[in-house]
Amino acid sequence: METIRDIALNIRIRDLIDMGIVAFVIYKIFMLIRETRAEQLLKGILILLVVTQLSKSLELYTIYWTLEKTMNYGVIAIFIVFQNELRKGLEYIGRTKFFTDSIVNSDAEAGEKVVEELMETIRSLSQQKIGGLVVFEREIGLNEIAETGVSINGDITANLLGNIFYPNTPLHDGAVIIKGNKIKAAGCFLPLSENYSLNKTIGTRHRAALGITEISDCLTLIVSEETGIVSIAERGKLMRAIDMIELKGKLAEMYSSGEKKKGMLARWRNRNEKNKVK
Ligand SMILES: Nc1ncnc2c1ncn2[C@@H]1O[C@H](COP(=O)(O)OP(=O)(O)OP(=O)(O)O)[C@@H](O)[C@H]1O
Repeated sequence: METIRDIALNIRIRDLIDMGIVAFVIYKIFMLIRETRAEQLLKGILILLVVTQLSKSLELYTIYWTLEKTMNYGVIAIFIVFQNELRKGLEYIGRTKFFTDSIVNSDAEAGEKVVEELMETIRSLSQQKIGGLVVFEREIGLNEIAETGVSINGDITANLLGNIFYPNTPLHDGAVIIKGNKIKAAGCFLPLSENYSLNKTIGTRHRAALGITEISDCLTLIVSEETGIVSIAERGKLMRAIDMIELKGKLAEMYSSGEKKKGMLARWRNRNEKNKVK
């Protein structure tokens, strides 16, 4: 009792901030792993920790020794088994707005033009039943994926995209990667989805479109060669048969969010640049 009172009396503002930060980080980690395999793992670890401490207090040394050793080697196993989740977690931290620039560095007018060109492309591919796969890079870089194709670095125009996807031309197979107002690369190979519960009728173009959204924060547009149907994949979910109004809304939202999505670092950099001009 004395000790608790001592601690309470000696507590400083710095200690409160310290505890607040730890509580916030734990809360964030919990929110991040909620409803994932890692949530079960965390529960398992907590139970093991409690049982280990109990066995120590009750002087059950064989159980204590076994659990302690298991915990030591278990840490290594966690890194191996949960490498995907750990990677996603670290990427999530890296995506915090402090560090990242906007996904679309466009002014409103340029953004509108891009949306028009994209709408014309998708409409035309869909009407002619030409297969198309377009990935919009956001905050997680897709350079490794872009390197599997051919670098383009061209403006987004319906003509250029139409040429790329035109059947039997060298770049028509694979995906186009778009970053901001530029076509970054074409003919790129995407990882296929790891979602085994997908309907068997879903082909490889759609699986590839989904796959890339499972490992990054990109948005993918798919035009089916077979049916002309347009679909969107985002965060590992496939939305099929999107109508043109819905699609335009989605693209407009993405291309108008440049200013809003700018990170603190980018805003600070912009302000400095403006001050320099003055
Ligand atoms: N891993 C991949 N990365 C990028 N593009 C891919 C990948 N796998 C397949 N594709 C593209 O998908 C095409 C094959 O599409 P497929 O017919 O198998 O799929 P689908 O989902 O049924 O599409 P569609 O409805 O257009 O027929 C390939 O020619 C290629 O252009």
